[in-house]
Amino acid sequence: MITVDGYTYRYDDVAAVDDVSLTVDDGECVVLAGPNGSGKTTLVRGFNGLLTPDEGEVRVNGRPVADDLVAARTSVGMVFQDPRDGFVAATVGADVAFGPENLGLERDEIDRRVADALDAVRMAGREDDRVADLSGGERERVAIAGALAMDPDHLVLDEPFTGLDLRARESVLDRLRALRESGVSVVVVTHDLRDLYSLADRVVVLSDGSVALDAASPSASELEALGVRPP
Ligand SMILES: Nc1ncnc2c1ncn2[C@@H]1O[C@H](COP(=O)(O)OP(=O)(O)OP(=O)(O)O)[C@@H](O)[C@H]1O
Repeated sequence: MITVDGYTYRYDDVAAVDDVSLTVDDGECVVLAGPNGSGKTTLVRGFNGLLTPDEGEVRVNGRPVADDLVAARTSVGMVFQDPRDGFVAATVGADVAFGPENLGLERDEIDRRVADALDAVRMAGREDDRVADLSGGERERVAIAGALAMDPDHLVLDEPFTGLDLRARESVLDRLRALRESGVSVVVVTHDLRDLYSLADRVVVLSDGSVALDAASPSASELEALGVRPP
C-alpha cells in the first residue's frame, strides 16, 4: 500500500502540492488526472523519494519512504513521460537488465525478466538494438520495460501513452491489467482518461495542488468542471 499523508511540496515558497492525503491499496489502479501544473508529477515523485515533501509523509508498505530510499525505489517502479535522460546503457537489453542486476539476481532470472518485459512492450528480441537509434515511442517502451523488469510492488507511470502507437498501448494496458490482478498497485498520471478508464478503480483529480475529486466513476460533467476531458 502507498499512503500519502498531508503531502506538501513547495517550489520557491509556492506550494505545487498542498496537503494531499490519499492511499493506494495493493491491486488497485488509480488514475491521477488534472490540468497542466496541477501538481501530479510533483506528487508522484514523492512516492519513491525522488522528492521529499516539505510537510507530510509518504509510506510504502507501511514504512516511511525517507527511512529507506533503497527499499522505496525497489518497491515503487516509476516511469516518466520523457525518459530521454534516464537510460544507463547503450543497448536495450543492457538497459532493461540494469535494475534486476542491481538486485543481485541470477543471470537466468535477469534474462527471463528482460525478455518478458520487452515482450510486454512489443519489443521482443530487440535486446541488441542501440538505445540511441530508437524512436521516441520506442524509448518510452524501453523505459516501461525497465520498470516492469524490476517486478515492483507498485508501479507509477507518468503519461505513459503519449508516444505509444495503438498496438504498444494495448499491450502495455494488458500488462497493467495483469499486474493489478496479481496485487500490484498501479498509479497512472494522465490528461487523457480514454485509455485508462476501463482499468481504473478510482480517478483522483488534482487542481492547484489539492485533491479536487476522488471517485470510482466520476461523471463527465464533474471531470469537465475540473479541466479533465472525460473518456
Ligand atoms: N523544478 C521546478 N521549479 C519550479 N517550479 C516547478 C518545478 N517543477 C514544477 N514546478 C511548478 O509546480 C507546479 C506543479 O507542476 P507539476 O509538474 O507537478 O504539475 P503536473 O500536474 O504534473 O503538470 P503537467 O500535466 O503539465 O505535467 C507547476 O506550477 C509548475 O510550474
